[in-house]
Amino acid sequence: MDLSISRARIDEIDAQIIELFERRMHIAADVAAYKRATGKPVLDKAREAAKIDKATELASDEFKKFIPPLFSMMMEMSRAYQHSLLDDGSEGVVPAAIDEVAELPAAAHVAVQGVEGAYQHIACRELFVDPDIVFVPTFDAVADAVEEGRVEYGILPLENSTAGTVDRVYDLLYKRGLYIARAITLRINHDLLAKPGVEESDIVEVFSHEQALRQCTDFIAQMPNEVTSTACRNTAMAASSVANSERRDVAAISSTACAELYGLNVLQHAIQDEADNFTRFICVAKKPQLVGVPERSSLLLITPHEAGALFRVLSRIAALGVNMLKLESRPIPGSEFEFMFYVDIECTPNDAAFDEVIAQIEPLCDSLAYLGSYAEVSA
Ligand SMILES: C=C(O[C@@H]1C=C(C(=O)O)C=C[C@H]1O)C(=O)O
Repeated sequence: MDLSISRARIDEIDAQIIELFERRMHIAADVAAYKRATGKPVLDKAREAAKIDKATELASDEFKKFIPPLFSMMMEMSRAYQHSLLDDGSEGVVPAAIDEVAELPAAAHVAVQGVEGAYQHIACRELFVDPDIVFVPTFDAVADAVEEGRVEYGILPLENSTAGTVDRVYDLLYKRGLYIARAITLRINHDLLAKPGVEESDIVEVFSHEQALRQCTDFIAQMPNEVTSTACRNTAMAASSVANSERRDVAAISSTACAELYGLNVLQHAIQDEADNFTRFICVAKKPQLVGVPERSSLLLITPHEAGALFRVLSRIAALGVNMLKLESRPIPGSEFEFMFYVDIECTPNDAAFDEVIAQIEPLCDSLAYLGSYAEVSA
């Protein structure tokens, strides 16, 4: 058998397939015009199901199983084409004009959850040269301050390399319609802090933020006494409550900076279970903003609750040659077993493919939200 002869035959057949595919697409354009005139939606599920049945029937037994995926994909392309002709897809998903600024303002008003010394505070200092910081008690309060315009930016932790996503923050982005302007990744070392003179063998209770407690699970399990873990709003508050406590059997899991700030001793450095521990913080704003050279965009999407729905979205992103940096599913608040997806793509409104990605995936989603395009920096 001669490979080049087989390939030449395949090339010939492909040319015919392309010709037929284009003819099919031209007719789909006529169908789109008809749909516009009659107010009918592009998708006709019954027609597609009947089409797949009929096409499968036409195929010989050996190849029947390949027909449904082939025709699903072809009809998806036909719908994407119809949507692009009708221009009814992505309007409003991404604001038409997004402000562009060279860098974050040096002296912005910024809301930071927690107290001085918290990791969010460190992230804030890395992002802004001379910020006017308002400390607030909760993630929700950060969102409130940004939403109400009391501050221009808010700092929130988004995910940790060991403990995963900070669920509440994703929920807030979605509910409050905030946009990410920048992300920063910090290496996080957790230290075990106690009052001067207190030894590790004295400790029966440790205070920290729940994420930090999770990141130090193995360490806590091997401490001399059986230790109770108590969650606090943040690691800096844990340090301050240990410093202010009369008890000499408590410790905090917090930063070296907080040991200095609250007059505590470092009993052990870097006690987190994974030596390389990073947390990604985001800087959010009320309006989308392109700061410097943005590298990635975050999207939130809800797909129809049916087989292959997410696959179809991802296949569109892949087909446009766009790299996906993150995919995470979250339950939709208030629904049972229905999920929304956070997708980060390496593509921004400055790239040619961006509008096409949005236009092509929008019709495949029940809901699509744009969470901003931004650069990721590390400290
Ligand atoms: C072309 C049409 O639009 C869509 C695409 C189809 C196709 O490509 O075969 C079938 C049904 C519709 O979802 C149509 O309605 O016929």
